[in-house]
Amino acid sequence: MVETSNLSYTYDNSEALVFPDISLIPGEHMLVIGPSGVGKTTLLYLMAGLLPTLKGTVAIDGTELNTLSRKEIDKFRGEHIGLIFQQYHFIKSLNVSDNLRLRQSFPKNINDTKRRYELAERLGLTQHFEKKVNALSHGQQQRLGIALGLIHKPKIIFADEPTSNLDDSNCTKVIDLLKEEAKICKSSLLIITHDQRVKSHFKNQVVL
Ligand SMILES: Nc1ncnc2c1ncn2[C@@H]1O[C@H](COP(=O)(O)OP(=O)(O)OP(=O)(O)O)[C@@H](O)[C@H]1O
Repeated sequence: MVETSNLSYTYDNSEALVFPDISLIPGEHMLVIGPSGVGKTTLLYLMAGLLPTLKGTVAIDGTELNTLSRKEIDKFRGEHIGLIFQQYHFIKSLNVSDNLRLRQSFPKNINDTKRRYELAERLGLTQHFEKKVNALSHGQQQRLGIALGLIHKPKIIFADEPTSNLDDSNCTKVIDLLKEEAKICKSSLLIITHDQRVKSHFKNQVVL
């Protein structure tokens, strides 16, 4: 369970970004929607422990992130949180399979070939397994980004603008895929977006 309370964040010389309290229960899907610049990515970074909580709290399964060391937060995130970013974080000189293998190896040294194949199959990446990331199309890179966020079966999935730059058909496909993977892994799913098309896919919404 992810719970935030009285959370706000101030970048240097800027006005404070103030967030409503979020409560994401296990297995639940939630959409956080709001215009560009309102602080969606900042909120996601705070919930994932990528930014320190300067004011307010973020608790995951009852543990407040600000009581953990950076190392403990990194380990927790590596094990239990799946992050799907707007910008991809690949090792471009490695192929698809090795990128997935590398992600599996942190923080627990897992080498689960079956999981890699099954996930790649569902994401339509099997035929590109041996290709270097540089040789993938934009859409294939996006699906690899999703695969990297899900390969370790995280109990919480955070996705930042997963449908930006997609046409309507691919937008629906990506949302369906995230929901399906969340169901398979029994994960909570929180998507942040300014994409109004995504609204109709989620009952549970928080507006920033
Ligand atoms: N590293 C930073 N240093 C200073 N200001 C920042 C930094 N990152 C973000 N901001 C500012 O904080 C505000 C919120 O940014 P954030 O990226 O969280 O918004 P967002 O809602 O995710 O925007 P978008 O939809 O355009 O991605 C913006 O005004 C942005 O300029």
